[in-house]
Amino acid sequence: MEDQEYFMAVAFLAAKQSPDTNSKVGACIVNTEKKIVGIGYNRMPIGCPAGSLPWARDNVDPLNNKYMYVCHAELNAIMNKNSADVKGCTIYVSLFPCNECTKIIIQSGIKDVIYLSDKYHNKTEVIASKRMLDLAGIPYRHFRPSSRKIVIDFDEIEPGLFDNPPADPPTD
Ligand SMILES: Nc1nc(=O)n([C@H]2C[C@H](O)[C@@H](COP(=O)(O)O)O2)cc1CO
Ligand SMILES: [Zn+2]
Repeated sequence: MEDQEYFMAVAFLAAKQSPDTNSKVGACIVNTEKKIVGIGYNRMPIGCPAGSLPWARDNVDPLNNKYMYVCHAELNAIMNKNSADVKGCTIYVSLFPCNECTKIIIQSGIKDVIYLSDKYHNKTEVIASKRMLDLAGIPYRHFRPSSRKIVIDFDEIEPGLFDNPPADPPTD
């Protein structure tokens, strides 16, 4: 698998963990040594019990919609970083960043954005994102993996392991 495909796949694997049933978004931050330094997906803030905040999209009261509360994949990937900073890094995102995430991306020193979906390209948030990225000199590039699917087969690397797992070690 080519590097870009691998990092985009990691972003998509993270997206699968999102509790958002409408848009599952993933982000993967990679440094200049091609090491992953942060991964994130969209979710409610840490510590807010499941079900305590709404997942609705179009309630008349904005306080009853998810948008006030949900932490975007890009924010989480940056906050989850396992390095001192993300200066000079590339962020792989399954969906083009919104304006608020773009601000954080720029301020954090990320220097490259690689995205797959741009389904909200007509929204003011995305138009504003592109304006800021253009002005800041941060390129954003569309990347589409060469194949539609990547299969993760737990049996592939050591055939039979999945069917005949090793005995659990003694617990005493
Ligand atoms: N780049 C992004 N990263 C994200 O994590 N999100 C999140 C916020 C919401 O949880 C969801 C979008 O919800 P919807 O409007 O498609 O039902 O994706 C959204 C965008 C789009 O700007
Ligand atoms: Zn965002």
